[in-house]
Amino acid sequence: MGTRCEGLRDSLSPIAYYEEYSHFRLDCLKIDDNKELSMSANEDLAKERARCDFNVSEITNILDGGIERTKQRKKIESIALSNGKCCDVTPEETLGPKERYENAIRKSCLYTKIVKDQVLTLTGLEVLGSNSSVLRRTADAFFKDISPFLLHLGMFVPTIMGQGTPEQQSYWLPRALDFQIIGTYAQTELGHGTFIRGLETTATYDPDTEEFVIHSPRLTSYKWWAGGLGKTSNYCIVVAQLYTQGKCYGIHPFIVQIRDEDTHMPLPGVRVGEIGPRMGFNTADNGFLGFDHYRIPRNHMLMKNSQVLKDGTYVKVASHSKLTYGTMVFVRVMLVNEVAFNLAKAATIAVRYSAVRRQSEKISGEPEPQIIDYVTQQHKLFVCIATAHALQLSSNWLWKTFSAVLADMRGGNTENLPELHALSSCLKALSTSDSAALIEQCRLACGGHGYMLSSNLPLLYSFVTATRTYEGDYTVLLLQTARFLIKAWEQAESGNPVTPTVSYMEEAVVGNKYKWNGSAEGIIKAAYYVAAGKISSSVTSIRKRMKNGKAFEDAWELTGVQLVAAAEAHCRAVICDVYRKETVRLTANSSPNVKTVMDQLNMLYLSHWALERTGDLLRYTSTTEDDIISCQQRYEELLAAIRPNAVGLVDAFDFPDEILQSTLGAYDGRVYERLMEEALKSPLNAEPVNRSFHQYLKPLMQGKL
Ligand SMILES: CCCCCCCCCCCCCCCCCCCCCCC/C=C/C(=O)SCCNC(=O)CCNC(=O)[C@H](O)C(C)(C)COP(=O)(O)OP(=O)(O)OC[C@H]1O[C@@H](n2cnc3c(N)ncnc32)[C@H](O)[C@@H]1OP(=O)(O)O
Ligand SMILES: Cc1cc2nc3c(=O)[nH]c(=O)nc-3n(C[C@H](O)[C@H](O)[C@H](O)COP(=O)(O)OP(=O)(O)OC[C@H]3O[C@@H](n4cnc5c(N)ncnc54)[C@H](O)[C@@H]3O)c2cc1C
Repeated sequence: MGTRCEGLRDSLSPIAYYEEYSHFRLDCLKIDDNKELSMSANEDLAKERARCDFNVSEITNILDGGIERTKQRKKIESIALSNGKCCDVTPEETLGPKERYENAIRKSCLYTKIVKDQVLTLTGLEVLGSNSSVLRRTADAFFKDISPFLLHLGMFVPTIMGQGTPEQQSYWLPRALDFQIIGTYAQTELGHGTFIRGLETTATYDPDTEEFVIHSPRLTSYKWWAGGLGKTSNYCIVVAQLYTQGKCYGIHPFIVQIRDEDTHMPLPGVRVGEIGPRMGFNTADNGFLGFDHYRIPRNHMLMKNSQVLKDGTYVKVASHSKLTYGTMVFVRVMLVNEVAFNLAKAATIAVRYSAVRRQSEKISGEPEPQIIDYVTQQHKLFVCIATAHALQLSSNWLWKTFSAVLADMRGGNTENLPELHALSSCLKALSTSDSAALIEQCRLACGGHGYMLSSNLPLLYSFVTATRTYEGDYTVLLLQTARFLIKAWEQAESGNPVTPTVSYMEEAVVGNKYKWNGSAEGIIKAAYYVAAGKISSSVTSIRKRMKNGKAFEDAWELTGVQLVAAAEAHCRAVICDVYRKETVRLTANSSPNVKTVMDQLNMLYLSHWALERTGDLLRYTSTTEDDIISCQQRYEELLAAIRPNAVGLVDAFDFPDEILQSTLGAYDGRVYERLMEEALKSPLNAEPVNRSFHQYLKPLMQGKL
């Protein structure tokens, strides 16, 4: 048997090897008929479901945005899941980098074909609009890591839609949506990611040939990071400094062909490749890209916001200078939904596992309790469920705000863009940061088994922690929000009207201290007062520093720590507020028990953050120690109240096992059986003795090395 396993790798291609080998791995270990690998579902989970006192599908419908949307989602999921094999026979994480990428492309094409042939015929193009989150969610049944097509749909297509003229859209969009071309978004360079005005790639207009010459003048100007750039894309959006008639007009987006449409070879003047192994995104072929005086037609500049005429004249069309940054704003809005979804997955895995896992003794001699019965475990987990709700509802609200501002801008009104930029920046920063921290908390809550890749928690973490950096780093985006807040504070101080999300400043500038009351509305008001207090302190620091002779820029820079904290506090208050209002609105017609459990989760979230920020409450409001003690007591009562419904609450996220892809989180709770099944898929188990024994271990042990 060992000989059969050992010889196989040499005789087959890597993919064929893995596909073949996965069929007889149990045979190799002679445990294919192991009676212990039972098929029955876990009894503890069944009991948890029996004790849940609310209608699970009611909450599913609320989170989906209505019963019709749940039906639509389930229809799309069932089409995708019943077509072909979505999951790998061999776990993708056990493949080498090349095989992993090739496998990701195979699955991306399979999924794309299913969507094109069957889902689009059912839903029309709507699936690419309001249903794109369903498409994104269903994709996880195919990919544990990232599809190399993510940037095509997530940024290439949206940039054409947002930055192209109607003519450009009608030329490029049909080709892109039909996957005749595949593109990505190459903005970041080796030398600059955050400071995009400092990008070094140039696009110099040549009126003689009516072309732009794209050039990478030095190593630091090489594009770096774009997903799907290394091997997959044949086109990309390149963001470059535009030069015409001897003058630089700043950064602009261009559509650039980088590979031959037939042979896929890089075109002359293009240097493209993959950037090497990363902490996550390992199937996304993130790439580098350099140009040597590479020419593209004039009309490949995306010209909705500004144009270069045939003779080289630069014409500014847009009424706001930052509209070129539009794709980033769009993706920041999408990311809030993205991380809410990933946090919900992690919470589902950790809560189900905690109901199955038994450990230690609460009382000597008694049976080991389910770990979910430890209050410390509830403290780790229930805030994850609540945060997933808070972010999901905030993301829906942000999407509505985004759509309204977009509609205004179509009519030429950019008045609300600064507020949208401030909101999308801080919500992106906080949602990604909170989700990454809480997914890691879920992993820790699963002990050793959480460290297994087969739990899916490490992959979820590696993906979500990247969202805190890309599309605008956490600190940098909070500083953008802080700019808006400081200006708003100054407006409120001078008695001028301010925009809705900062209207709390009008009351706070007067200098009153808010008296704590433990109601939901009271906690939210206190959170706004904390934000106002921090903004006020930042303003005072900046003014003091300027009075002492510092220039505004230096005073701002020296106050950076306070400014980030102020923007964080503002955003936390907004999330608390939106989460509360949306919960009340969405459960207005719900059954009483659904109302109760949604309210409990909401109160848990509010109390959690009040307790996390006691120092701020004591400093910026009239909260007393007794108030904090009663808040702590209320928090602990909420943990106990939510406990019987915890499994029901994660079931309400309604993830099919194929999407969850976790040994610890499957619906039937067969945790130990799945862990063993996955262990047996390890390539190291394909042979009873590894060849390194003969090559190294044996000689070492026998003193013959
Ligand atoms: C057919 C089906 C097939 C299926 C196949 C399978 C596929 C499966 C998947 C299905 C998918 C479905 C799609 C779902 C997609 C969901 C998620 C998408 C995920 C995408 C992955 C993305 C990966 C990563 C990409 C990137 O990272 S791209 C690079 C991003 N880079 C950044 O974000 C850089 C950050 N830096 C900046 O934004 C700016 O430089 C800065 C804002 C920090 C500073 O800019 P600048 O220096 O110019 O400005 P100032 O600081 O001086 O400010 C001047 C004033 O301008 C205002 N300002 C700044 N920015 C904006 C803005 N954006 N809008 C408005 N105003 C802005 C400032 O506020 C200042 O104003 P003031 O002067 O009044 O104060
Ligand atoms: C997985 C992944 C995928 C990506 N995909 C793409 C893609 O498809 N296309 C693309 O174009 N890019 C992509 N990126 C790049 C990404 O957008 C940048 O990495 C991100 O914007 C951060 O920029 P940076 O790397 O230059 O960080 P830096 O700006 O160098 O940040 C380093 C540190 O400096 C701090 N810092 C920087 N500026 C300031 C400031 N003004 N004030 C205070 N602190 C500051 C930051 O807070 C951070 O702590 C991707 C990145 C990752 C990790």
